[in-house]
Amino acid sequence: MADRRLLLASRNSKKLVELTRVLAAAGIDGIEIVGLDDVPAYPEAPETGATFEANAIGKARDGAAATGLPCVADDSGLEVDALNGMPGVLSARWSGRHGDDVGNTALLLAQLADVPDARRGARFVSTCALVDPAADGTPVVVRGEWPGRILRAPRGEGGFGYDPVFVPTGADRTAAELAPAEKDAASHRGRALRYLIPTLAALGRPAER
Ligand SMILES: O=P(O)(O)OP(=O)(O)OP(=O)(O)OC[C@H]1O[C@@H](n2cnc3c(O)ncnc32)[C@H](O)[C@@H]1O
Ligand SMILES: [Mg+2]
Repeated sequence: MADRRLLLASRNSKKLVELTRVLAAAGIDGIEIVGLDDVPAYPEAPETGATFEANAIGKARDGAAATGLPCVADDSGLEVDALNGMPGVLSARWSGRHGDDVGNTALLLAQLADVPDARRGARFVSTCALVDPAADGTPVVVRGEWPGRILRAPRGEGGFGYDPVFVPTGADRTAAELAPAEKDAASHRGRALRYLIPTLAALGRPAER
């Protein structure tokens, strides 16, 4: 029987690589992972939800409805204690231009310039939603968090987004200095996706009679 296809609905190429890597590492049989470039284009709603959950569910519902495929979407961001949890759902466009990692990070560092080391705590959050149109369409929603602190200057070339200024709790390297597998093992996204593995594994199997 042909593999069942699973759509990963993300326009962020670096995030898409992470999502694909974690799911591939889980070694789920019978599922072929496809991205948005592999399916006909469909209108994508703006991410205007107040929570990661609302945005992730919206992206997964849109992808499933447009393609008929089971669809996983991630909505994620950085919550900084000294900024009362911001940038949060605004992380991708904090400096005003969507996906401007360098500008977003520079603005964050400027905002935290006067914040002493003891109050530079933060966490990455990833919420992933899975919607399967062949089931009843109820989203399965999981959440992973990665606690750490914000440095005063960027370090490292790996990862994306705020990784160069984020040092995970218990580590001395930034998230951008970790090898890809090290990031996956610890990160918010890795944690969230691992909670989805049992549900995804069941997708790949023919329905029980
Ligand atoms: O919505 P899609 O198309 O998936 O891609 P996006 O980049 O817009 O993704 P989000 O709306 O979920 O916004 C997430 C932002 O949070 C930040 N972020 C999330 N995960 C991160 C990570 O692992 N490392 C660094 N920054 C991260 C980064 O700025 C992302 O652009
Ligand atoms: Mg987005």
